[in-house]
Amino acid sequence: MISKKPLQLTLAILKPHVVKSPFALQKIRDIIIDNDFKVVRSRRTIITREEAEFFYADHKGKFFYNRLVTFVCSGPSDMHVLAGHDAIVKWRELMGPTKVYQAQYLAPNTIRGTFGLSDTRNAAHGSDSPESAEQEIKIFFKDFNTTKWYQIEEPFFSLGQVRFDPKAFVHIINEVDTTKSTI
Ligand SMILES: Nc1ccn([C@@H]2O[C@H](COP(=O)(O)OP(=O)(O)OP(=O)(O)O)[C@@H](O)[C@H]2O)c(=O)n1
Ligand SMILES: Nc1ncnc2c1ncn2[C@@H]1O[C@H](COP(=O)(O)OP(=O)(O)O)[C@@H](O)[C@H]1O
Ligand SMILES: [Mg+2]
Repeated sequence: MISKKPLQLTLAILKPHVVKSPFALQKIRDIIIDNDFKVVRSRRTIITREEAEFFYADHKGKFFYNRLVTFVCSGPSDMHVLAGHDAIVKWRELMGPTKVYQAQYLAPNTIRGTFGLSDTRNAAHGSDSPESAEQEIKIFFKDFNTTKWYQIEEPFFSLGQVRFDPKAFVHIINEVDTTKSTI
């Protein structure tokens, strides 16, 4: 039976130390594809201090805030809007616990268990709720309109009418080719 539940969106960020490491980056990309996520948008960018402070505003005042903001601005990060069934929880499960020793001890095969270097440099980010996913996507994909995506693109993704472009690391909608019409 085809599920009518719409796909959920989440923001995944691969943090700078991962983007610097081709092996880690490829392994994490493999995990994304092998777990049936659709990659709706991808973008590599150096996060600005302003963006980082806004993105991590909830952590302002914590002892790790300054190192966190400094670290995420230290080099390019890969941003991905991922779609999937229960994408938010699923991506967070694949990442594993926030703290790297917990990840290494309790969930060694997760992304953070494998590629985390410290509690700050823990390899990846994932939105923690549908509300934060929408807000976070807006910060890094300014022209992405979630409502429009659900209206126009989601049905294609939901029906699997997309193809994967490995170079751009993004799924593209299969447009109907009217030139091949037999009518
Ligand atoms: N006042 C502090 C300082 C540290 N820690 C914990 O100890 C960990 C290790 O701290 P630290 O050695 O400073 O981390 P680094 O190895 O320097 O790595 P990073 O700066 O990337 O977190 C922190 O991440 C944090 O979980 C803590 O709970 N309270
Ligand atoms: N105790 C800590 N020490 C150092 N950095 C931390 C600590 N807790 C969180 N961080 C950093 O701040 C980011 C945001 O924290 P949080 O939202 O609590 O975790 P998560 O990324 O799992 O949602 C973490 O991914 C990590 O990079
Ligand atoms: Mg968080």
